[in-house]
Amino acid sequence: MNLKVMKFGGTSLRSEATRKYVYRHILEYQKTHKIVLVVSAMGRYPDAYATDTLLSLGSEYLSKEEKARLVSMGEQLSTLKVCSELLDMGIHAHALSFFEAGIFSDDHYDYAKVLRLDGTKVKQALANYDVVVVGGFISMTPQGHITTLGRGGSDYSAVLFADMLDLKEVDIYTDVDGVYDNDPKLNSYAIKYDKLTYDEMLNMKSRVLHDRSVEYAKEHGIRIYLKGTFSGSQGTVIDA
Ligand SMILES: Nc1ncnc2c1ncn2[C@@H]1O[C@H](COP(=O)(O)OP(=O)(O)O)[C@@H](O)[C@H]1O
Ligand SMILES: N[C@@H](CC(=O)OP(=O)(O)O)C(=O)O
Repeated sequence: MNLKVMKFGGTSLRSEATRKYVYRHILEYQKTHKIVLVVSAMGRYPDAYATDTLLSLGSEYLSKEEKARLVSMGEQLSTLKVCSELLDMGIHAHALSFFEAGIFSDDHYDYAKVLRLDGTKVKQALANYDVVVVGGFISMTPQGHITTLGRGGSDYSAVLFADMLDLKEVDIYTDVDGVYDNDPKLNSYAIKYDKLTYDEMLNMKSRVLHDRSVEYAKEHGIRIYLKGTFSGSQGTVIDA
C-alpha cells in the first residue's frame, strides 16, 4: 500500500461545509493509499477553536509555556473532530496525540527548534488504521512539555511527517489553488505558477507556505504539492 501525507490548514477545516471538500480528497486517495492527515486548528479568529481565538482567552501574563499549551488545544481538538467525522463516514481512522506524534524539540515554546523525529507511533498507527490524523504546529520537548513551531507552522509539520516516513513528497492543501505571483485574494490578475524552485518560493516571501517548511523540504529533497482544497486543478509543485 502506498503512503501519503496530506495537510489541511485552518481555512479548509473551518466548517462542516468546508470539511466536506477535505473529505473528498481523503476519499479519493484512501482507495490506494494509507494517509497521514495533518490538521491545523479549525478556522480563523473569531471562530471558536481557531488559534487566535484560543490565544485571546489567555492572559498576556501567561508564560510562553502556558501559551503553547493553550494554543495547542486548537490542533488537538481538530484531530479529534476530523477523526470523528471520518469514523462517522465509515473510514478506519485514528487520531494521535502530540505525545505520540514523535516531533521532539527544544524548549523555545513559541518557535521551537526540532531536535529529533521518532516515527515509531505513527508507523504503528499506520499498520492498524487507514487514516492517521495528527495535529500540525505542535511539538514536544524530550521532557514532555508542549511546544509550537511558530505561527503557520503546520506546513512545517507536514514536511516533517513526510521525512519521518521517508517520503519524498507531501501534499499541502489550502483555500487557494496554488502559488501565485501575488496574493490571489487581493489581486484578481494574479498569475498562478505550475512549478517553482525552493529558492523561488522562499524569495517570494508569501505566507501561503511557512518558510521553515520550504527550507526543510529543500534540505531533504522533499517535493511540495500546494493544492486547492476547493478546486480540482493541479496546483503548484515546489522542488529543486
Ligand atoms: N503568492 C501567493 N499565492 C497564493 N496565496 C497567497 C499568496 N500570498 C498570500 N497568499 C494567501 O495565503 C493564503 C493561504 O495561507 P493560509 O491562510 O496560511 O492558509 P491555511 O489555512 O491553508 O494554512 C491564501 O488564502 C492567500 O490569500
Ligand atoms: N493553527 C496554527 C498553525 C497553522 O499552521 O495554521 P494554518 O495551517 O491554518 O495556517 C496557526 O494559526 O498559526
